[in-house]
Amino acid sequence: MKDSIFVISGSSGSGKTSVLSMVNNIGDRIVTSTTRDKRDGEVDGIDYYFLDKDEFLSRDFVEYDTKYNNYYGTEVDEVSLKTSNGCAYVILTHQGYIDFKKCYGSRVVGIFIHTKKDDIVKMLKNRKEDNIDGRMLNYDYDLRTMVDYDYVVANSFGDMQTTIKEIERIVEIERAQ
Ligand SMILES: Nc1nc2c(ncn2[C@@H]2O[C@H](COP(=O)(O)OP(=O)(O)O)[C@@H](O)[C@H]2O)c(=O)[nH]1
Ligand SMILES: Nc1ncnc2c1ncn2[C@@H]1O[C@H](COP(=O)(O)OP(=O)(O)O)[C@@H](O)[C@H]1O
Repeated sequence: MKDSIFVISGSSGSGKTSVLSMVNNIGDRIVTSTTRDKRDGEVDGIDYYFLDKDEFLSRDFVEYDTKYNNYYGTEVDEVSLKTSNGCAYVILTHQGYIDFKKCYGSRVVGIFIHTKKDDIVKMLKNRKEDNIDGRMLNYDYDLRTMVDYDYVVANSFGDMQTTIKEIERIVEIERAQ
């Protein structure tokens, strides 16, 4: 059985965080670190490790990237810890996915969550996102990176259960290898 590292990518608001938190058997979440402000309801150490810029830059990362003028990175110790029990998953930008593939090779399984533009706007409104236009700026670029992933899963507004089941099926296939 392969101890996969599932890397999840997709546009802002496509549903990655909420969907993945409900997927069974995908393993522990590799919690990443960021310099962005905490949103209402987010918890340090669960959603992200929230760090200021100086603290962030002093840490040891497998990879890091910048988005929306903030840093996001996966710390070496966090990856070692969460992958030590078998499968794990992490939500990354496309660049982070490419870097993970360089580091961990065939253990990495890339899943792109695809959500239509109209649905993303509804989802971002749901999240009470105050900068919807800003979050949509990378949508077309993100879509062009979709071909690099092993799997593409649609997440339609109002049908999260289908998305969850589809990802659980992928996990089952990958775990069987
Ligand atoms: N490369 C990389 N990307 C990350 C990391 N942590 C989060 N991201 C990505 O950063 C982007 C922005 O995340 P966030 O601020 O939570 O905004 P959201 O996507 O709008 O919910 C998302 O595309 C995440 O996939 C990381 O450690 N490394
Ligand atoms: N299929 C869906 N139908 C309706 N709302 C959804 C669906 N998937 C996610 N959401 C909601 O959309 C919002 C954005 O999802 P989120 O997980 O924060 O996206 P991301 O992590 O990709 O930025 C959240 O309020 C979430 O509960």
